[in-house]
Amino acid sequence: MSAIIEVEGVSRSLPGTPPVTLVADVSLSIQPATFVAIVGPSGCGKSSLLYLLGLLDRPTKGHVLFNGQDMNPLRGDARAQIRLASFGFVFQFHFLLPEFTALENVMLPMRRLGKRPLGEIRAKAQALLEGMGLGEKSAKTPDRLSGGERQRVAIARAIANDPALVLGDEPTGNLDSQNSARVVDMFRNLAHEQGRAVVCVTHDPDVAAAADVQISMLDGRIKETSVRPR
Ligand SMILES: Nc1ncnc2c1ncn2[C@@H]1O[C@H](COP(=O)(O)OP(=O)(O)OP(=O)(O)O)[C@@H](O)[C@H]1O
Repeated sequence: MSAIIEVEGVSRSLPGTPPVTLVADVSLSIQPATFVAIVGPSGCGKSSLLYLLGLLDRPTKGHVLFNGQDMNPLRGDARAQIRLASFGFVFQFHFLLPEFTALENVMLPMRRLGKRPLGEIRAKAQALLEGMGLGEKSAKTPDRLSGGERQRVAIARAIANDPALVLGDEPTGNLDSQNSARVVDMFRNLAHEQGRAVVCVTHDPDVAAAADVQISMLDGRIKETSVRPR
């Protein structure tokens, strides 16, 4: 299988005296149908690496390849289009639009992509919410949902455009253990049943233990990669 995302000798530093190094000479490749956890102590560069993988930031050195294509030459709009069409993001805080219903929040990325008629978009959003056990809650605004429900809406929104890659930054950081376990199951399902690559930055040992590949970082570098046999 060919990689969805590869990084080759990637570094990210911030200018200054001395410069601040967030990520140092990282190379890795992310395969489809695989759940990857990025772990390590606070400040070791996990989120910075995730932002590079998700084309939310650019490396100061090295290359990020999406489906084998070097992303370095791409400008903002082209990068945004790849993110919208092929990546889904789930953060610690759900970032749902408060004035929109759950259904409208899930419809949003599909409307932005503009590839389907509105009726189809609405039906797909409803089906995604039903898949998350939220079929009855689609007309509710985020303030009328629980924390776990909001995060499930955020996951439905993240996969609305059928992304090849789902990126999570502490997606269970705000959830109790029951809701965390549910999110972990969903992430495993996105990888193993739906064939997506899932990359998740986490401090949560249960999330890390559920992953197929654990990447441990220290001081901006990969310290160890362990692969769990399936
Ligand atoms: N814009 C910035 N300016 C200065 N320093 C920054 C900036 N962004 C990140 N850093 C520093 O870079 C390092 C890596 O940050 P990063 O958020 O990637 O770490 P992390 O492993 O995800 O941490 P945590 O687990 O606490 O979220 C940290 O020391 C952080 O303080």
